[in-house]
Amino acid sequence: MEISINELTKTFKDRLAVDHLSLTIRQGEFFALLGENGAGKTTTIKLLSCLLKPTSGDAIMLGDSISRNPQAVKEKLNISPQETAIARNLTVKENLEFIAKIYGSDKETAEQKANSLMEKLGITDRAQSKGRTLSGGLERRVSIAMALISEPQILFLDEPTVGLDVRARLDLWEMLLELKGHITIILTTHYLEEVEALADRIGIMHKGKLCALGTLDELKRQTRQNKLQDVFLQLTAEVEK
Ligand SMILES: Nc1ncnc2c1ncn2[C@@H]1O[C@H](COP(=O)(O)OP(=O)(O)OP(=O)(O)O)[C@@H](O)[C@H]1O
Repeated sequence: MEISINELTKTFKDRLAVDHLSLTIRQGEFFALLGENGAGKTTTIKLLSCLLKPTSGDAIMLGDSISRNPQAVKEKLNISPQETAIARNLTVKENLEFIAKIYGSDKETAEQKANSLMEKLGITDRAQSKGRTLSGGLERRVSIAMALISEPQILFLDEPTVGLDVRARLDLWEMLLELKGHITIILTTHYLEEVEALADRIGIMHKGKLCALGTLDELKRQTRQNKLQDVFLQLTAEVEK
């Protein structure tokens, strides 16, 4: 079972945001989607998570089509968006319990789920902290914990470390490395070090199209560059020609 994207296309009026994107992502893979501003990364994530309908094409998400069976797809995935949605007046634990109850857990199960996720993600010591008191880094970790409550098989992370300081970013990477291999993770980011630290494979988008795909080593060999930054600049410049 995998994610199989086939000629996925989205236009907004006359703007082609995602242009016949075809790509396969293995179950359990940590996949990074790179691209300049406006390349089509967020639109791709919205299409794959059924927040937007494709103009044409399809994606089969672990067996279910985003256009024919979006409800089944939605049950398999969750998103940690750029804007976190933590209730400011609830504690970390209450936030997690609240989400668990929305997904149908009773009080006791919700508490168990909150405790086990806090443990797993290393935030147990902040269980009683109110949402409004959290630092940016902790806010992101709690946001990811909230996305994991529904036990998704696929997790989308849209620029998870924007605005975080060096230590908070490293802490978050450590947490994501713990998750790596257990669920499929699709990450968008502008931080190339993040990709080097986390991703199994990289897809680079440019003007809605996939212009490169491979492991970091493959892309380095292909471009004869040593640094991901140079790989990225070369590949996105080549398609301009
Ligand atoms: N709702 C919308 N209506 C019209 N155009 C849109 C809409 N959403 C995105 N676009 C356009 O589609 C293109 C792709 O945008 P998208 O947000 O997917 O890019 P991105 O790669 O995520 O960029 P960034 O790195 O800046 O977040 C852009 O040209 C954008 O202006």
